[in-house]
Amino acid sequence: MSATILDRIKAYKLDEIAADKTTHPLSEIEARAKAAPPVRPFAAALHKAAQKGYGLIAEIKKASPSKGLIRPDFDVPALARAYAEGGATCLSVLTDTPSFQGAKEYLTEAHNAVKLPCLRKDFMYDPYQVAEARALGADCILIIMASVSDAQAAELEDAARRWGMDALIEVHDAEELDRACALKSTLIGINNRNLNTFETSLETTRQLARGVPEGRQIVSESGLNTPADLAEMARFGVRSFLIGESLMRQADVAAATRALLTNPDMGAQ
Ligand SMILES: O=C(O)c1ccccc1NCC(=O)[C@H](O)[C@H](O)COP(=O)(O)O
Repeated sequence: MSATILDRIKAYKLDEIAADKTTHPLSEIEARAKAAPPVRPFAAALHKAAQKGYGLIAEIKKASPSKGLIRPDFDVPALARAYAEGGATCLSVLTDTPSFQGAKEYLTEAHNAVKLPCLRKDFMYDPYQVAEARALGADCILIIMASVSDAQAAELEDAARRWGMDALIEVHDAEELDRACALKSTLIGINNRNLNTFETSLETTRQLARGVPEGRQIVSESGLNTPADLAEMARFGVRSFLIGESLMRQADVAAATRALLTNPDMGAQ
């Protein structure tokens, strides 16, 4: 069977982590993490926003494996401010370079530009990366169930908790959702992107949302483009979203964010 995109990303990411540990030993990263600005409550902010209207994790995303270059004009602090001005609840910042043209510094730049809680959007395998996330200013990390074992997921989640951060647990199917529900984190991300074909379908959220137990907060991720998409997800009880490309392609990101959050049935959020 040919390697999936996640297999390929995991292979280079493990090499990167090994190299980073040599250049910047864990003791150095932990000292930087301890000196980082206080953690901003990520899950709580999303929960509060979703109770009043929609919770939006707006993603700072320059490029992707499926679409190539998305936004050539890429000024991270300006984008972070535009998202905040447009009403985003939290930010997601891609720090992976080979596949997304992201950078670790982008997370710090975004965090310093606004007061919103920030997610480190990367492929996490090692508690070293969790400490590094905190050192860079992250308030939440992503755990992709399709790419880690149950033991690795629990180890990453524990590390996030020890640093006071939240974790967004990402799933693509019912089996991953069952595994995610065995963890402690309340934030469950349902990714609408099929990682084999790269196609997005909101049907993934429609199908999986019904299997998410009470007390967990669903975040629908990927392929969300219009206020109608958000309203459709809300019909299934999903009121929080992770959105990148459709906003990153707009000239006026603040206005586009504001427009996206305007639900015709509910008035401006
Ligand atoms: O975006 C991709 O092409 C991609 C490919 C392989 C693994 C992950 C990928 N994206 C990560 C994400 O989860 C999205 O950046 C995020 O959900 C936002 O999606 P979108 O609004 O469709 O940009």
